[in-house]
Amino acid sequence: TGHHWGYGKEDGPSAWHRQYPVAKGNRQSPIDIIPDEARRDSSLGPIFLKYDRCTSLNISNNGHSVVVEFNDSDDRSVIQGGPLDNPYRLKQFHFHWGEKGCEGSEHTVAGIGYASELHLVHWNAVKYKTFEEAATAPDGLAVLGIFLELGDDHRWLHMITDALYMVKFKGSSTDFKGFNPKCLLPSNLHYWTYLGSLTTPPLHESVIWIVLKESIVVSDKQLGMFRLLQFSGEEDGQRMRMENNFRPPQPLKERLVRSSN
Ligand SMILES: NS(=O)(=O)c1ccc(NC(=O)CN2C(=O)C=CC2=O)cc1
Ligand SMILES: [Zn+2]
Repeated sequence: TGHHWGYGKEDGPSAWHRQYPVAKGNRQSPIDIIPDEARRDSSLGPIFLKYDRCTSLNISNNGHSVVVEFNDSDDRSVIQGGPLDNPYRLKQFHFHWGEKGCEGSEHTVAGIGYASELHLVHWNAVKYKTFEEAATAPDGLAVLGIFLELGDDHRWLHMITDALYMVKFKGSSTDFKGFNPKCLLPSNLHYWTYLGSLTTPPLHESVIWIVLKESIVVSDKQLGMFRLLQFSGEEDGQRMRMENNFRPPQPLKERLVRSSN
């Protein structure tokens, strides 16, 4: 109901603060990560990802991105270690991308953007009963961010791009069983971590961000498939190609970015 948010001129990131005042808060995401200013922290151990292929459920177009959702009724697929005190359960993953190769990611590294960014969204099921409750708690969510840069075809991304024609329009969804997101990880899990927020409304300041230093490589052809998606529903008049669904970097304020060893 009412005027919804988007990525256009009138309803985009610069307008979100009107309906979501936390947009101007003290721990907003994404940020520009400056490696030389990140603090190497020896107390930061490695992260561990245990993803079970049987937990993927469906792939859908929510009008903002393409989302793969997971069964989060137990701890089969979790992230743990690193800055996290508990295991966090995988809930969904989705992407952000641009219309050309040099921009599309949400986080930037020393001012440099990537073509796209993958977000694997996890929630603290030890402390909170539901994802929705965790999504409003300061330590409720852990999002793993992975940069995508342009190069050769990614050998497994086709499993996602092959399904995109079935979720072209906002509100469409289809089965997506047996997918293990482990195949989308880079070889090295070194990371930066900081306290931030959801990068789309409601912009809750509930995310422990873990951004991997190593990117994965996908081809322009594969990324181009994401641009076949539409922001709009099938019945909507104007065609609205889904691209540039990224929020620009937000003020770091009093935060510290830490670096794994
Ligand atoms: N881009 S991001 O920071 O990873 C980001 C991550 C997540 C959400 N929102 C949600 O997960 C909303 N949501 C619920 O509350 C229940 C299911 C669901 O999708 C928004 C942004
Ligand atoms: Zn995201």
